Amino acid sequence: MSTRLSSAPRTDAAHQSSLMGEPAAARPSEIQPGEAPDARQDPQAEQDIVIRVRDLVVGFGDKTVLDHLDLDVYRGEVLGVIGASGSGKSVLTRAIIGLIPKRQGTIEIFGENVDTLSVEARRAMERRWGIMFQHGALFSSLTVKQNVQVPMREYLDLSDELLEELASLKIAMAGLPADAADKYPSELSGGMTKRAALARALALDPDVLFLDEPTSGLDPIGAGEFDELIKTLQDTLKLTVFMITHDLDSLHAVCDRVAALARGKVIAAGTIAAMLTTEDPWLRAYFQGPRARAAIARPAADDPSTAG
Ligand SMILES: Nc1ncnc2c1ncn2[C@@H]1O[C@H](COP(=O)(O)OP(=O)(O)OP(=O)(O)O)[C@@H](O)[C@H]1O
Repeated sequence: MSTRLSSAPRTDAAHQSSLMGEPAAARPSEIQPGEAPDARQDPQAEQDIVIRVRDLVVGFGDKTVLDHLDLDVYRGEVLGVIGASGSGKSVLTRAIIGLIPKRQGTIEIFGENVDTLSVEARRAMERRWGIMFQHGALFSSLTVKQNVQVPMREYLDLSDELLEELASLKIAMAGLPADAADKYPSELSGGMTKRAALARALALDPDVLFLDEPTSGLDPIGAGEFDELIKTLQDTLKLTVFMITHDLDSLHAVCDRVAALARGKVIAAGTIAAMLTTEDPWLRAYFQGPRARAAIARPAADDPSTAG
């Protein structure tokens, strides 16, 4: 990668036509008045929405975590989801993929309202996304290869030979050596665990990848390599990526847009450049604090113009 700064979301006509046939939609008002601008004026943003969340309310007991939240995820983009610890990033992800019930609101994925799907349609939808949980969530009693084959066995009817071949392919795509395939999760380093979880998330050739803090716990070099891997996969496979992260370097290296959660809502969504103009105190501290400035100043490792 030659640049670590964000760019506008990409479009891909062939990929678009293979996804939902919904016409481009106008951007919703996901930004509160007076807060950071988003890409509403950007014609590129008038493209298909892969995930559309409206008026989402999710809570536990007396506690409301997501409070009438709106969010759009655009086809082909890497959306970084940020917010203070406990702001509801994981809850939002789990609500979108149906692991947590919502109290109110609508969630449309690939143009379909998830509340109105038949069991078969729901399964077909689930086949189109891959999820990498924060701590991998690998089955400890299964090898890496067997973990990768779990979704394949659940959703596809393949011969053992093909399962073997496909699992090896996904393991290689995630950047693991071939001999990692027969290792158990307990035998993997943190970075290898992340890659194994990524291989499993890629098992069904997803259109959308959900990543929950993919670089947490990795050393800076490992995190940088993982960022590059995500970006390369996203480019080559034309993935839409929904990525929760606290990692400022990842935001700069990988994300096309950022959505910031606070007070149960998306308080700002747009490019990092747009985020830098925000007046919101938390966003200002996040994007203009010392760590943020260091992330912006850090040269991309492979940028010849910055090589010393
Ligand atoms: N199953 C649950 N039952 C009750 N409360 C929950 C449950 N899951 C999440 N919460 C609460 O919802 C809030 C948001 O949690 P969530 O894990 O989404 O935060 P987060 O933004 O992902 O935080 P972090 O950055 O620390 O991972 C927290 O207050 C958490 O305690």
